[in-house]
Amino acid sequence: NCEGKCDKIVTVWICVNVLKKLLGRGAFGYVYLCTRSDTEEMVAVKTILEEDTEFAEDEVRNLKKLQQFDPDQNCLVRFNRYQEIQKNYLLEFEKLDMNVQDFLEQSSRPLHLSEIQVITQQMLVALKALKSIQMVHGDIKLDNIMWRNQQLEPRNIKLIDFGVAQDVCELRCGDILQLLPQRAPEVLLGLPLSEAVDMWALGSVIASLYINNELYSSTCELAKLDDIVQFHGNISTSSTTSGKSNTQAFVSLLKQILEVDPRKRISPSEALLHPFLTLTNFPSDLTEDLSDNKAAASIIEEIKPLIKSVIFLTFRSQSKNQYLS
Ligand SMILES: Nc1ncnc2c1ncn2[C@@H]1O[C@H](COP(=O)(O)OP(=O)(O)OP(=O)(O)O)[C@@H](O)[C@H]1O
Repeated sequence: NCEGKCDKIVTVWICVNVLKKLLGRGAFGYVYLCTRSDTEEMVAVKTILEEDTEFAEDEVRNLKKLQQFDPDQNCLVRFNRYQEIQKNYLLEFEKLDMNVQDFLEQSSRPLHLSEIQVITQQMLVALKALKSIQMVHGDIKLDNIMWRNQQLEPRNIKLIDFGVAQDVCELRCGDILQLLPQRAPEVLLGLPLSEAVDMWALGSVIASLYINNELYSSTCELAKLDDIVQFHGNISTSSTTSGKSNTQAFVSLLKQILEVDPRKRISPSEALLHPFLTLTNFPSDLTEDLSDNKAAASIIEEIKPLIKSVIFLTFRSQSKNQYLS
C-alpha cells in the first residue's frame, strides 16, 4: 500500500521528474530513480508520506544546512531540491550507485582492508564537515554509506540519510538515537551526548566490515555493554600481538575511535591524520582475523571500574524502565 501511494505521489511530480524504478526503501521512505525533464539527469527521489511529515521537515531542514558544503569535497550526498504535495514530501538527490550493505550482500565477499581504509577516510571527511556545524548524523550504518559508482569510482563514497540528524545543542541526556549495533556507550548510559556518538558508530561499522560480521550482535543493551567490554579486550590484544603492520594501524585507529569515554574519543580531524589512512601498501590477502589474537587481560583490568558502573547504571535505568532496547 505504502509503495503504491509513494508511486502515485512521485508520479504527480512527473512534470519535472520522470519515474524510472524503485532504487531502495527505508523506514521513512521509498527512493525512486527518476529522470529530470529539464536536464535529462538521472536523480534519486525520496518520497516521505504525510504520516511522517515531521521527519521529512527535519530532513529538509538538515539538508538545507548541509548545502553550505561542497557535497563532493565533503563526501555528502548532493541534495538538489524538494517538493511538498499535500504534506507528502519529495526530496531530490544526486543518483548514487549502491550502499555498502547491499554491496556486501551481492558480492558475498568481505572487504579488503584497503577498501575499509577508503570508506573510513571518506566517512571521516563527512563527519568532520558535520562536526564543524555541530550536527550529529545519528544513524551511521552500512545502508547509509553509498558509492557514487562502485565500479568506476571506488574511492568516491557519500554519506546519506539526514532524517534523524540533529544539532548537538538539541541533544538531551537519555535521548535514544542510533540502532543498537552502532549505539554509543554514552547513549546506552543516558550520559551527555555530542558529535562523538557518530565516531563510535563509524568505529562499529568499520570493525564490522573488518570482521565481516556485526561487532555487537547483542539484542539488549546490557548484553551490548558486555560485548563492548569483551571487544575492547580483543582489540587491545590485537594491537600488541599482531605482527601485520596494516592490521596494527587499523586496530590502533579503531581503538581510538571506539574509546568508551566520548571526551577522549578521537575526533574526525585527528583521525584523518592517523597512519592507517596514509598506508598505501596493502597485502593482497583478505582481512586478517581479529580473533587470531589471544586475549590479553590488561585493558579489561583497566576498565573494570567502568564495567561495574555500567552494570550499576544499566540496572538502575532499567528499573526506571527508561532504557529498554
Ligand atoms: N541518492 C540515492 N541514490 C540511490 N539510492 C539511494 C539514494 N538515497 C537513498 N538510496 C537508497 O534508498 C535506501 C533508503 O534511503 P534512506 O536511508 O534515505 O531512507 P530512510 O527511509 O531514511 O531509511 P532508514 O530506514 O535508514 O531511516 C538507501 O539505503 C539506498 O539504498
